[in-house]
Amino acid sequence: MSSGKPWVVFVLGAPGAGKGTQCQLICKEFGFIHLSAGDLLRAECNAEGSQYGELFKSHTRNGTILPVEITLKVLEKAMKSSSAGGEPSDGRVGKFLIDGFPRNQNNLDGWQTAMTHKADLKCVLVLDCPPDVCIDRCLTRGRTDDNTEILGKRIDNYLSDTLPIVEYYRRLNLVREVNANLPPDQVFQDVRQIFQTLK
Ligand SMILES: Nc1ncnc2c1ncn2[C@@H]1O[C@H](COP(=O)(O)OP(=O)(O)O)[C@@H](O)[C@H]1O
Ligand SMILES: O=c1ccn([C@@H]2O[C@H](COP(=O)(O)OP(=O)(O)O)[C@@H](O)[C@H]2O)c(=O)[nH]1
Ligand SMILES: [Mg+2]
Repeated sequence: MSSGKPWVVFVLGAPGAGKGTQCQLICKEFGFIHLSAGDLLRAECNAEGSQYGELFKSHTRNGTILPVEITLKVLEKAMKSSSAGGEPSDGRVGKFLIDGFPRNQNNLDGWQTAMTHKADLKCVLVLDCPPDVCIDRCLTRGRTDDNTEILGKRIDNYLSDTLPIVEYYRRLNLVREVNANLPPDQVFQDVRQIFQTLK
């Protein structure tokens, strides 16, 4: 039965696990809207005159996570501005993939306070990939924050701060985990099975 609220699926995994890559495939086949918290934050904070420019740079340099208020602001704005955020004309509610969030307890607390009652969290997709593979992938991706030193910190933060969030959702039976150490189309075979069963 529909709750009348937009569907949300969180997509988690270490940097380079393939969150963005799998989200694109999910959107194509299942009509979700992809909201990458990292991409939205980069766009907001790097925009000319942004009040968060310096803060974002310092978090990027240190591989740390911004305060949740900023992330929620960009996520809510993106959900509202997307046509699927309201009631689409066919009467169904929108479906959002939130990629790279919630990454720590501060993110989770902020989401629970502001959004739990506004969204129907369907599951948490977790892409499982060994750190050395993730680092190699990021080094070929070549974003400015993709250097060995910062990546090491981002992976450490994933293990210490994000995995407890995964465990929290596992206890709620919401985690769907796939082996992401395979070529993208093979990872997607498992991902597809998960999305086919969502209702
Ligand atoms: N399953 C995969 N196998 C090999 N390379 C991959 C795979 N998934 C993604 N990549 C590549 O690894 C890099 C990181 O992928 P991305 O989707 O940006 O990961 P994330 O969003 O989790 O950091 C990109 O260059 C991407 O093309
Ligand atoms: O909820 C989030 C998501 C991302 N970030 C910041 O944005 C960077 C890049 O995130 P992204 O998800 O793009 O990285 P990826 O996991 O894809 O490498 C992170 O290192 C953080 O500094 C953040 O502060 N909060
Ligand atoms: Mg990404």
